[in-house]
Amino acid sequence: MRYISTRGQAPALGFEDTMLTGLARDGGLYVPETLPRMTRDEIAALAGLPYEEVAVRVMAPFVADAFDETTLGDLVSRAYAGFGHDARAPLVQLGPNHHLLELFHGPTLAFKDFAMQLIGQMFQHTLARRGERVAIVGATSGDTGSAAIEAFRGLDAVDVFVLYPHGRVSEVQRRQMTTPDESNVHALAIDGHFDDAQARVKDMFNDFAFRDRVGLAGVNSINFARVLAQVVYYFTAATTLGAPHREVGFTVPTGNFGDVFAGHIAKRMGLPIRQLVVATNQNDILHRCLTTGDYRIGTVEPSISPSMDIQVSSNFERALHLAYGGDGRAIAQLMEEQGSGGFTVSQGALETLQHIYASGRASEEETSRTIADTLRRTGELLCPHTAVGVHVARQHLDDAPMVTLATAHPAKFPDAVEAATGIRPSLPPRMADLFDRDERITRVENDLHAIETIIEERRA
Ligand SMILES: Cc1ncc(COP(=O)(O)O)c(C=O)c1O
Ligand SMILES: N[C@@H](CCOP(=O)(O)O)C(=O)O
Repeated sequence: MRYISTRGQAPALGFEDTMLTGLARDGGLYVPETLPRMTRDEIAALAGLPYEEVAVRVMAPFVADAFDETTLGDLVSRAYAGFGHDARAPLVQLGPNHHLLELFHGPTLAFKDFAMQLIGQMFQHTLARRGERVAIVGATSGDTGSAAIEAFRGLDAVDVFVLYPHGRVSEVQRRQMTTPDESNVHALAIDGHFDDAQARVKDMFNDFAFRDRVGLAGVNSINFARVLAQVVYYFTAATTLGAPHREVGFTVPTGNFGDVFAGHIAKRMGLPIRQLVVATNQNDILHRCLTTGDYRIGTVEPSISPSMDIQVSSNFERALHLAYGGDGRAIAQLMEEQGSGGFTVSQGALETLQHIYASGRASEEETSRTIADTLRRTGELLCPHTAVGVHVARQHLDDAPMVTLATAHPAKFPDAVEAATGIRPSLPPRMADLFDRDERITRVENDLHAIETIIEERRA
């Protein structure tokens, strides 16, 4: 399969180079040139299979030029062996026709582990074969960074640099990034918010001399491999609930749009998804855009669901690319306008987007209230991001089963959960000493040159 840039000006690549390249050289994001379709029978055959087997069947056509099915199967098995639940992504019933998809049983307790553990294996396998070394950079509002560090710590062929916004991640998230003591791991706290960190990562990719000198690679959802691994749990959840014989809806707590875009791909592959609901917190730029067509960047308001405190939502570019019928020139133009504060989606593209995505927002108070009343009604303790999803999902319930993605474990955000319920969730036993471990924090200015200098020095 070939992958093309959303902006149409970079060379098309196979999967392996797409995975190692990260951002396309024209600033766009790689997307598959065509999407494989699964037949109803193929989808029906997934019901009841182990998660790993579904992963191989769903992903194989996307990665065929890089991994044969046996190799893919080995990598997938290794990736998920350390998960704390046999089903990997279990479903829990929340109410009539409403289910939670628990995506927090991986090593860092957030959905990022599904993709990161797998691409850790894929990078290791590929770099060893090619005899190459890379410097991975990632921007994080807390969860991508910890998942990346966990997946790549101690690997010979990789240095991993994670930029997180100083003071804007939870203490658990910060400690997950700053306590690993492997010398190839570097947590960099920058002044500003997540959008600043993500902008600096993109700046580094656009500095071609630096990029080539250090062998830059990216593990944010700019990397299509991240999105691909997340497509799998839409299939396991939907087939468990009766797909393809019945339609299923999904509500996705959303920030950078990678997770919900994975659902879009699943739908395009033939999974009967009735609704794909984008749930935002008070940083509701995506909800406003999907409602009005206007994407206007404002200030990031810190919230109790900090991993979704985003204004510049990277993967929305991929959704726009599909909505504009693959017109790279139009996307390049929109992204240029985004750089100066925002853009307006054309009427035709907006209608296409609205055909695929519904949306909603949860205020801070609604988020807290949802944590409290879900506990009272069902006994489930939600993380604040999941609570945003549950609040929005409740407004979209119909006669098809609705699945809300539970994107993180409540113990990653104990302050918000305790404030809402009076209960302080505890970390699993294997992480019980997280608060006793020494931290290594490097403060860096929000300045491209300063960040690049640290990366060059540390790599050396
Ligand atoms: C816990 C949690 N929920 C939801 C999101 C939003 O996911 P996405 O950025 O894929 O939209 C994130 C961050 O990515 C997260 O860490
Ligand atoms: N919420 C994310 C932000 C980065 O998203 P990504 O999916 O593009 O890596 C985080 O926790 O870091």
